[in-house]
Amino acid sequence: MSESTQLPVPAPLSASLTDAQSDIRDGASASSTDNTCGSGPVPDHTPDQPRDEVRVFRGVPPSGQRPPCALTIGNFDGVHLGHQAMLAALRAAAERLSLKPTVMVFEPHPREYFAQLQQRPELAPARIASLRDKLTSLDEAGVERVIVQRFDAALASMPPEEFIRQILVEGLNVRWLLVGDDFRFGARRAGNLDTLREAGARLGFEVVSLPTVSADGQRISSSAIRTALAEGDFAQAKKLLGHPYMIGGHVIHGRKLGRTIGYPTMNLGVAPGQTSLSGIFVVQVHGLGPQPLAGVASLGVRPTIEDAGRVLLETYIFDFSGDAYGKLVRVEFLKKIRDEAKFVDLPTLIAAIDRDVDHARAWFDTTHRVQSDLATSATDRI
Ligand SMILES: Cc1cc2nc3c(=O)[nH]c(=O)nc-3n(C[C@H](O)[C@H](O)[C@H](O)COP(=O)(O)O)c2cc1C
Ligand SMILES: Nc1ncnc2c1ncn2[C@@H]1O[C@H](COP(=O)(O)OP(=O)(O)OP(=O)(O)O)[C@@H](O)[C@H]1O
Repeated sequence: MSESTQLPVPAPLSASLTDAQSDIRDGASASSTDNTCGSGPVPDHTPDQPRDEVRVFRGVPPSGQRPPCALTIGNFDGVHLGHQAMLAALRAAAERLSLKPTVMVFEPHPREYFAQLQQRPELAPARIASLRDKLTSLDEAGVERVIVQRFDAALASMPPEEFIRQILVEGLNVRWLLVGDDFRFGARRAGNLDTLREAGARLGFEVVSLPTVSADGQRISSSAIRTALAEGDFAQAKKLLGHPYMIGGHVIHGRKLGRTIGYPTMNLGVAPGQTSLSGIFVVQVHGLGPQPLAGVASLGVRPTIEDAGRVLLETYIFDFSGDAYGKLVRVEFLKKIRDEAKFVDLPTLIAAIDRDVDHARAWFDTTHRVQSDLATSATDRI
């Protein structure tokens, strides 16, 4: 490897990442270089041993900022239990070998890129979590550097050997590399574990593979979680994720029609492609008080009142009358009640919402009394 070799220039990121990064900056600590940004308030990993704040790079870091690293590569959508096992192994190796624990993720998701290329948006996987949530989860797992690598024509057509030399070795100074046993990379997915092992022996980095992490005999994967979510099976999604499925964001202003029909709602914007969910759900809301608050949510475009509405997540929180505008909250999905519908008029919509609320209250009362007990009025807690 020579110092003068041309490295890929950190490219400006796609629109979706730019949005996510401005999101990240909302609650962020300051950027330290032109192509880094903080990922928000960073909890210390262990109270007695504070670690460095995670740094996020768009593309490979500038020369001079490439300490030897322990690396893993993937999409990490949802940061599920398989990913968490990878990250635990990464962190342990980094500590043992005094390397920077580093993760490379792709933006957009490679399947999103190919779907766009073929003009078949339906082939793009619906995201389980936003980039912001992904960075937060990686940070909480002890990752110190995240490389957000732009997935574009140049990367898609890069031969495996070039990816290893330019990006892994010269760009990231990799010394220890962890991948899953099914890992494929490079043009036409020609590179695999053997390609990496052979290159590692030649170029001076160790390659380790993690055996498959399964639940009930099924490999845990982002795809399996997407399927569970599409089926409204939140218990299964939670089992594979290791945490409940939630959509987070800042509370925004709606049309304020809800309060006039007896159902004021807390609204969150949902980015295109962020979720494939749609319908009416039993939920609980985190972030408005010390305990989650029970409610019922509508996720969709509200066909009864708007012709071409954007996707909104609207939650009617039971027994809540505080002001939530601007707050950062997370809505946890517990059960699907029904699909979104276009009603003939407002009274029919209100009657349907009455039934949704009864349904959700009954669910909390009978099935999950504990959650219901926790989720009483928060007005005095805010
Ligand atoms: C539990 C619940 C169920 C809803 N179901 C539907 C529905 O099936 N179809 C629809 O067009 N809008 C539905 N909505 C959305 C309402 O149209 C919307 O909340 C109301 O118009 C208030 O909008 P605002 O928040 O902009 O004031 C539902 C809202 C809630 C809270
Ligand atoms: N269940 C698992 N057990 C072991 N390794 C895993 C598991 N799931 C993912 N990995 C590894 O974690 C890294 C990141 O995974 P990635 O997010 O790209 O895959 P995935 O979860 O299988 O997603 P998808 O279903 O969209 O392909 C890869 O190296 C992958 O091989």
